[in-house]
Amino acid sequence: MKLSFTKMQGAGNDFVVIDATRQPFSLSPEQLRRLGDRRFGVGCDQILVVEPPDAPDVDFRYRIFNGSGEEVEHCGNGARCFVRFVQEQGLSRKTELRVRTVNNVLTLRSQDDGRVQVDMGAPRLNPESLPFESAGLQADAQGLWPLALADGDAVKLALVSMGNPHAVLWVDDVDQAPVALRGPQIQADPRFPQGVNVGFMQIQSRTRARIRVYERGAGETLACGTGACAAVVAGIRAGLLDAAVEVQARGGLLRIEWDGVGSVFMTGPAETVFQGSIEL
Ligand SMILES: N[C@H](CCC[C@H](N)C(=O)O)C(=O)O
Repeated sequence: MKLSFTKMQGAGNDFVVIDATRQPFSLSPEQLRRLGDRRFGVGCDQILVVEPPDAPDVDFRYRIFNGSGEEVEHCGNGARCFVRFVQEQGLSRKTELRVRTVNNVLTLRSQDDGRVQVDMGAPRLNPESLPFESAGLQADAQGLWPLALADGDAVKLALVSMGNPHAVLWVDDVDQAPVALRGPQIQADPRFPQGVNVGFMQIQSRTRARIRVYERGAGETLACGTGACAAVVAGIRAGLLDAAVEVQARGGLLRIEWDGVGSVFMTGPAETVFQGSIEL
């Protein structure tokens, strides 16, 4: 079958976007993996699917699949590209959209400066919401959870769900962070039965941070929107960050705001790279 798609990126996190508003979405995991494959397919971190609304309170449904084929709960950089796509494709003339994911309703606002602001919903702070199996473990005074690793080392993790699971470590220098070593080790830990995205955050001041994320189902990406949100929430809860933080990812800059109670707001870029089609 011939599939038309739009290639997009938000702060270097890249996506294949599919319009499923006119024909139902029905790709198999193998076809999704082929789409995501950077050698045998198009190549992307995630596949985003735009579907008609499933209730009167939202404008669209928003579905996300990692490049490895499995469906996931949330993608923040993808949400910004979602509204850009909908506007460019003439699917809506609104500048503010409400979209439903598998476990969230997001509000997406395109701004006059070309960036997009996403209401990411409220973080979920109980470890069970990731899920994380905490039996026999105790969080420390900063709310960090100890995790013993296979090679005998141990790490301390902040655990935050943005609808999808995140474990955050503090590092002194993201450029020296052991992302390729610790990312897979922590993801493989059986205490994360549905896996986890692993963030490495360097706090530069109360309003600036740098981050790298080893994503579930994608490996290290150039930016992770939900990962930046989870890291800032963890930093604010630890008393290390103010309510508005500029987060520098390898692929671009994201602004994250959280009042400590309600929704997390993320603002950043969203670009269309090219249109294409592929025989699947
Ligand atoms: N890898 C993530 C999904 C994509 C999240 C990321 N690309 C973002 O911008 O939030 C997961 O398995 O939960």
